[in-house]
Amino acid sequence: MSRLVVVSNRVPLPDKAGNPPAGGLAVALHAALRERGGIWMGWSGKSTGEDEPGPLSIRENGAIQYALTDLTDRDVAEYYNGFANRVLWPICHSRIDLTEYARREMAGYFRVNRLFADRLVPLLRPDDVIWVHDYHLIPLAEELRRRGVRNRIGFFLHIPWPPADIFFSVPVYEAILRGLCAYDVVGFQTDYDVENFAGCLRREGVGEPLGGGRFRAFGRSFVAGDFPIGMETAEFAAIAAKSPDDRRIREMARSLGGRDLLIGVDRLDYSKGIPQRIEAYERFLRSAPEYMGKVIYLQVTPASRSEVPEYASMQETVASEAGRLNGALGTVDWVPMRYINRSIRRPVLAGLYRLAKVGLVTPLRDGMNLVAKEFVAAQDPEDPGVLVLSRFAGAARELDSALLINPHDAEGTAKAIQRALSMPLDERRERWDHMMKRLLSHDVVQWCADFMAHLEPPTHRFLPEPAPAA
Ligand SMILES: O=P(O)(O)OC[C@H]1O[C@H](O[C@H]2O[C@H](CO)[C@@H](O)[C@H](O)[C@H]2O)[C@H](O)[C@@H](O)[C@@H]1O
Ligand SMILES: O=c1ccn([C@@H]2O[C@H](COP(=O)(O)OP(=O)(O)O)[C@@H](O)[C@H]2O)c(=O)[nH]1
Repeated sequence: MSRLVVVSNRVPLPDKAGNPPAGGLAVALHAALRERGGIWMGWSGKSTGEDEPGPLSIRENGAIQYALTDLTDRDVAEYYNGFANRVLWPICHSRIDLTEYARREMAGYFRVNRLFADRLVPLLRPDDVIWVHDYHLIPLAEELRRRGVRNRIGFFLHIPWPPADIFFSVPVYEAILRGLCAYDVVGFQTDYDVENFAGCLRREGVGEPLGGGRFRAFGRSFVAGDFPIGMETAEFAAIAAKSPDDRRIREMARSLGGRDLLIGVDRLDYSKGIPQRIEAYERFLRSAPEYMGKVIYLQVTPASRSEVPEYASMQETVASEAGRLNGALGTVDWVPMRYINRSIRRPVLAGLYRLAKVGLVTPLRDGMNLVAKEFVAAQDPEDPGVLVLSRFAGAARELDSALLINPHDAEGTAKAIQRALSMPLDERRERWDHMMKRLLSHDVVQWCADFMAHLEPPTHRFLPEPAPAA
């Protein structure tokens, strides 16, 4: 079996005992790396504070090597905060209005991709299979090809791919599109993303589908398809099932004083639709005043990308909206909303999801949204809560038994909240069963195996397992 080389902006390092950090993606990729041996390369998350990036630091953990590089302040500003998070992120989430394009930042993005390519080439073996993750590193395959790398290279985009008219508003869209077409397998979260990508090739007149998921563009052929990412469903459900014994969860339950809990969990990001959600919740309370004092909405929102101005201003918007709501509708013994601006560990989140009657996942646009899946996986099968889910989250393509809403329609979302809180047990169970079956059969291990089956060189793919020695 060939080695696997994973490249991503962030690298989830294992703890001192060698265990991967919590989170489906990290666990699944570590399992694949452990089985085949390989390398996980990426940015260390630090900057050197000097004009030169740091040397590649290699750390060994069994069969896995972690290859990390510190970037310069300028790299972080131009590549990560700049082009990746102020151009590609808003464009892919259909927010042209929030895009801040600057040539200097675009140059920094391509420069860091060249740096990654320069540093990866000496580590590669001829039959390694390379799997690159996410929008930070789209040009990497093309840079590797320029350096003579002939290995199979796959790419998975964790965020949405936008419609052609939106994508074409990026001044260097052609270089980005050509960069994607230099991979052998390009994975998207949903069929809608694949359609949008195919639409870009067609509209630009640079490529065409060949059938069976194959495309020809810029003089080469490759596979593009949807590979919706899963979670570690069974493990997460088991943690949630034990959570009623957890002191923190018992205290939280006590603090609710018999009120029904609604929960939202999102990085502080404009794509997550948090202000629109608060507005819908307020509409719900005003239109169904019998629920005043009977429900509590907990919003868990760790800060994210705080050096990007649009994120800093989101912080103020959400805090002031939460304060306004509590000021307007709260009473001396009840606040309608609890707002936490820090990260909570996933085992505790599992317990909070299970405690909640309603999960509010209402992004304006989201590649997948694993919180939606985690909320479902954490429920008590005998008395499951209800997921209110934006139709614009990738997760809605699979979780179609959730109450699907349009986050731009505050009134519709308010009605869905009321429906969720009053849904009979039979209907809750039926909806939950349907979603849970899907999450169990399409978990993150399966996702990883599906992608690898497409990426593996054909000779490896169809070779039978060697017979065990007699
Ligand atoms: O690394 P950060 O800049 O702090 O951002 C965190 C991650 O955000 C994005 O997550 C996406 O991937 C999820 C898993 O596939 C998906 O469910 C979600 O819809 C996406 O937004 C980003 O794509 C990651 O690279 C970041 O690490
Ligand atoms: O306080 C928090 C908030 C979120 N998460 C985790 O962060 C991930 C968020 O992934 P998602 O796909 O929902 O959105 P992203 O932040 O990647 O855009 C999920 O696994 C959450 O359980 C966490 O561990 N603690």
